Parts: sequence; C-alpha cells; structure tokens
Amino acid sequence: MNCLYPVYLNLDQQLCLVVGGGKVAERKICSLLECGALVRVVSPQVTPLIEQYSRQNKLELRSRDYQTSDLDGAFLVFAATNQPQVNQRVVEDCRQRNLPINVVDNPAACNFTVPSVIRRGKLAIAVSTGGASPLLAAKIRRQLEGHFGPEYGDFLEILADVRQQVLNDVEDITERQEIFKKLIESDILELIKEGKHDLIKERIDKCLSR
Ligand SMILES: C[C@@]1(CC(=O)O)C2=NC(=C\c3[nH]c(c(CCC(=O)O)c3CC(=O)O)Cc3[nH]c(c(CC(=O)O)c3CCC(=O)O)/C=C3\N/C(=C\2)[C@@H](CCC(=O)O)[C@]3(C)CC(=O)O)/[C@H]1CCC(=O)O
Ligand SMILES: NC(=O)c1ccc[n+]([C@@H]2O[C@H](COP(=O)([O-])OP(=O)(O)OC[C@H]3O[C@@H](n4cnc5c(N)ncnc54)[C@H](O)[C@@H]3O)[C@@H](O)[C@H]2O)c1
Repeated sequence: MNCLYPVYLNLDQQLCLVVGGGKVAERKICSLLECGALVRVVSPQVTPLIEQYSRQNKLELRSRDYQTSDLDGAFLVFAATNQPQVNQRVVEDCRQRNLPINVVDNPAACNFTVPSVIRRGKLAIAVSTGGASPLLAAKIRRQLEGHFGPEYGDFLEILADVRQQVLNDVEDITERQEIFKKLIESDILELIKEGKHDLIKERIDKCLSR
C-alpha cells in the first residue's frame, strides 16, 4: 500500500453520514460534532449517548437499516456497523458516487482513516499507523499528551495575535521571519507554564524590537 496523505479537513456545517450506532460509531460521531460537522446517523439501534444527542437535535437520526439514499448530500461517509456485508455495501455505494469512505472493519477498503489526535487549542497532532495498530496510535497519543501540555494552546493564541500584528506592521519578509523565530525560541512557553503572565508582554515586546 502507498503511504497515506495527511490532511486537516474543515467540516464546519458539512454533512457527514455515519452508518451504525454502536460504540465505534459513537466515537466517530463525537469527533465529528466537535469539529462542527452536521451529522446524520442511520442505525436501527444506537447507544444512549447517540439517543440523547438525537433528542437534543445535535444530530439527525434515522432509526432503521441503511439505504443508498442516506448518502444524499453527504461530504464524508463512515460505515460503522458490525455487519461486514452492510459495511461493504456502503463502500460500493460510495465508490459509485465518488464519496470518501471510512469503513471501521476493513482498513484496505477505506480511502481515508481516522487518526488518534491530541489537541491543545489550535494545535492538533494526529497519529496514524496506516491501520497497522490503532492501539499503538492511541499509546503514542497518550505519550505526546504528557509532552505537549495545555500551555501550547495559550502560546498559539499569543503567536496568532502577534503574527497578525507583525504581518500588518512589518513590511520586510526577512525581518518578519526573524521576529517569528525569536518568538518561538523565546521562553514565553515556560512563562505560561509557570503562570508568570506579567512577564509575557515584556518578552513579546523584546522580540518585536528591531
Ligand atoms: C485512532 C482511532 C481513531 C478513532 O476511531 O476515533 C482508530 N481506532 C481507535 C481505537 C481502536 N480501534 C480498535 C481498537 C481495539 C484494539 C485493537 O484491535 O487494536 C481500538 C482501541 C479502543 O477501542 O480503545 C480496533 C480496530 N480498529 C480498526 C479495526 C479494523 C481492522 O483493523 O481490520 C479494528 C479491529 C476490530 C476487530 O477486532 O474486529 C480500524 C481502524 N481504526 C482506526 C482508528 C483506523 C486506523 C488508525 C491507524 O492508522 O492507526 C482504522 C483503519 C479505520 C478507522 O476506524 O478510521 C481510535 C483510537 C483513538 C484514541 O484513543 O486516541
Ligand atoms: N475502527 C475502529 O476503531 C474499530 C474499533 C473496534 C471495533 N471495530 C469494528 O467495528 C465494528 C462495530 O463495532 P461496535 O462496537 O460499534 O458494534 P456494535 O455491535 O456496538 O454496534 C453495531 C451497530 O450497527 C448497527 N447496524 C447493524 N446493521 C445495520 C444496518 N443494516 N444499517 C445500519 N446500522 C446497522 C446496529 O444498530 C448497531 O448500532 C465491529 O464489528 C468491529 O469490526 C472497529
């Protein structure tokens, strides 16, 4: 198999279809909702959480077996039933319509897979093992969680603000790059971690001084 091509999708208001309503479907649904997707679930049975989200209108639930027309309007599709022949039918329907398909029981039939993800604000580190061992992906994710603490989220907020300011105010690209480099090499991350917020402004000003 070729190596997989990593991308980060903007799913805001995009319709994603999840076929199946068990615990694996629930995991995919939760991560889709977190990213602002519109979620349609087709499944005769669902977990209590999916049931609750349906009652709260957080997703559209079709409480029956999958049919091809459920794909109408979908941007991404997940086949997450415990019935291999149903999952296979969803795969074939998606191939016909040229829709991206993730199938939870057959990595070779997926044209995208879901990685294990660590998030710290705008920072998202995704781990994939190309389907070889999802459990190892999750273990590596937990190891990374220890290394990249919540301070990275705050640091990125600061960097994004200052970056905008620098893009507006500093015309010379080399000078801009030097400032960005100084910012990421500075001790601002440590200051956030140690709660020394009063020193941060001074450090930013120092990086901005020419
Ligand atoms: C990362 C994560 C994302 C997510 O799902 O959100 C994810 N699986 C997770 C957990 C997990 N999955 C499984 C177990 C039980 C232990 C075990 O069997 O190892 C656990 C552990 C648990 O449940 O805790 C079993 C399993 N998974 C797949 C198969 C089918 C097969 O291999 O044939 C089977 C066998 C089923 C069976 O036995 O029949 C297939 C896939 N699982 C993937 C992703 C894709 C490849 C990712 C990669 O490249 O690494 C891929 C190809 C398709 C896809 O689903 O996108 C999430 C961890 C999130 C986190 O904790 O951070
Ligand atoms: N990819 C992964 O991360 C991963 C992890 C563990 C297991 N798995 C695989 O995923 C499969 C699903 O696991 P689970 O624990 O969620 O299963 P589950 O038994 O909890 O749920 C199965 C769901 O499929 C639904 N379903 C059955 N027939 C259907 C149909 N015709 N149309 C629509 N929905 C239908 C059921 O209503 C039920 O909600 C397992 O069989 C296993 O092969 C994948």
